[in-house]
Amino acid sequence: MTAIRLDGVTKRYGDVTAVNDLSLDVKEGEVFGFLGPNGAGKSTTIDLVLDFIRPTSGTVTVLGHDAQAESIEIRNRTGVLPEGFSVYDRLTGMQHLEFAIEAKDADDDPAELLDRVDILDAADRKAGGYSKGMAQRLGLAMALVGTPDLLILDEPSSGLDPTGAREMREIIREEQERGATVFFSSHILGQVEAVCDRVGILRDGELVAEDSIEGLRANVGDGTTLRVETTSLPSAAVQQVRDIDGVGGVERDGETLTVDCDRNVKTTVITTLENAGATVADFDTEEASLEDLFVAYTRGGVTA
Ligand SMILES: Nc1ncnc2c1ncn2[C@@H]1O[C@H](COP(=O)(O)OP(=O)(O)OP(=O)(O)O)[C@@H](O)[C@H]1O
Repeated sequence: MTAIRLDGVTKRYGDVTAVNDLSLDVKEGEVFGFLGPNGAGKSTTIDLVLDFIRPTSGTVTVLGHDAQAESIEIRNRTGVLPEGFSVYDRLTGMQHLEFAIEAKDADDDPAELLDRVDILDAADRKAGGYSKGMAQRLGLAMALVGTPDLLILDEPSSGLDPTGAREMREIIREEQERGATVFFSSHILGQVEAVCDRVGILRDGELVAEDSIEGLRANVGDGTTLRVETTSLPSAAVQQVRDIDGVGGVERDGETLTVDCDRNVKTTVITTLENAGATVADFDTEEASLEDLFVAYTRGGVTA
């Protein structure tokens, strides 16, 4: 079954097209990362899924229900951590949880949820005095109320320190293990790589990729960056490396050469340098990082 399906969805604000003809399927039980630079349309998409706003055209189906006609059924089965979640300053953490449990007519133990996000110690403090990370943890605990089938988390690691971000990933995994679908947006690529089964990348309101991280890597190519340290580097050797088929950028910094190339020409680069009189002292290679992939997709160099 499909947890979230968008079919040809467009959302316009006057002459701004926030989301353009977006079709997307998030499968039940998967962790789906929704990536894109600022203004790409991630929050707009989430708001459409939750029926906070309505599409200009197209349809949105969530957990088998029409997002507009059956939004109550959807909300009862969905936990949401909105972007920039803000607390009620005068209520304690515990009161926030009690409120969320009552609103959802759920029977969770508030203390257990606060403990799960590691702020049980602060349960009786007014949330107005919480740090940004504590408030974010509280928001996550509220999203977990009622054991939702679908968790929608908009920039969940915002404000979290590295430990908080790791705990967030653990909770996402635990939720998936119990059968929930998790849809979350982020620009923090490491977060996405660590927990997602698949990712969708938005650019200017359009989906430019929908794949696993490995699939994205394969599509971008097998680019490698080779860093070669030499003790002598004749300019002619550098020129010969530039002429090799499969070599992209070549940058020289003193006696060090950085070469962007296909994986299968690494050895050719080294032997060419040596044959042209360079003395290679050391070299290492770097695979394309998720950061590189993100830039490749969002700057428009690649399409799915
Ligand atoms: N209520 C609105 N009125 C007018 N334009 C809007 C409105 N909401 C969003 N937009 C525009 O739609 C586009 C997409 O915005 P959106 O907030 O969905 O992006 P985002 O990917 O969530 O960005 P960020 O990562 O910065 O949160 C932007 O150009 C934004 O200015």
